[in-house]
Amino acid sequence: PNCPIIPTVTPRRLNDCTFLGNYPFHPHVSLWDSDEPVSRAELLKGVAGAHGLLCLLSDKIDTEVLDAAGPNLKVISTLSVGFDHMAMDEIKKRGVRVGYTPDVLTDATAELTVALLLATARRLPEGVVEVINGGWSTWKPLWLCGYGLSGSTVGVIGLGRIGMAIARRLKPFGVKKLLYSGRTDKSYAAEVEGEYVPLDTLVSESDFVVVSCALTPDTQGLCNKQFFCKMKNTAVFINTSRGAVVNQEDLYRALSSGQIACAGLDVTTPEPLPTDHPLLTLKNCVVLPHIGSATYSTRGIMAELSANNLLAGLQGTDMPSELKF
Ligand SMILES: O=C(O)C(=O)CO
Repeated sequence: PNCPIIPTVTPRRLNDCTFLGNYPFHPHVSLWDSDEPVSRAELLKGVAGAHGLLCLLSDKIDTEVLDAAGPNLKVISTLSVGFDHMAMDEIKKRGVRVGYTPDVLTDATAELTVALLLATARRLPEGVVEVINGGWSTWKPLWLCGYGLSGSTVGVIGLGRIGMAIARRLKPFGVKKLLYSGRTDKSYAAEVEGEYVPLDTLVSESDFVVVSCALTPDTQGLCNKQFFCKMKNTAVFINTSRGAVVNQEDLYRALSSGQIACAGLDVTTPEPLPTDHPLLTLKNCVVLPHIGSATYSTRGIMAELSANNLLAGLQGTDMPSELKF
């Protein structure tokens, strides 16, 4: 299943079925069988009395949902590696276990980050539009020039699983220096000759700043006016983590004033970004619709893993990927 399934004791208005598989039990399942998100009202109604909940990162799992589920709820399995959409303190207080999908989306997300970085720095979307619009008059020496990775300094904010996979992929482009910052120095950074530096140093010395950290109270709004003011005028900013790490008003000002060269975002606040958002008026801002992990195989593996996490949680056995918090 690649959509939320809510095992329940009694039939609900979602599509009811029975989960058949090689398991010693066959839970009743209420399945939201659509790529569109389940409505809040339907979720609140459908989750009542459920023992388990499989959700997406677009489903806000807060006190209201937990209260609606009630005391039966034993496990929440999210089809994501990020868990900032869930009220973790409240979930912990209620003793509910949480499954998530780390590792399996690392390669796809790192790949997309590299694609977005190159597309932004080398102005691919602008170039495509010029070809379609007839703006391509002839070969001109400085037309659509951008920035290259060769000989550059790349700064990765958050050298975790995905940050490291991004660094591994960028190094062969001829990156001269790989800086990183975050909560701790990482021994595995040696593989990419990563240098642990304070955030200010990373921001001011990098030609490419790549955000790959989790959204936490510490990182919320981290990329703000002061942050962008420290960046080089020729620097490229890339964010594939969570939109709320960035203050978008400050980013807009940095991009429109020439404080920084360009930005590529796969994540925004809100999602979707309204089509009249000022960022979408800028040629030097490339915005993607949160597709970091969107390959067919990755999404299939995420779906399988999250279903197995859910079933293990229902049975009270070890989950393939349980979030320890
Ligand atoms: O899994 C996540 O947290 C994503 O952002 C999408 O894969």
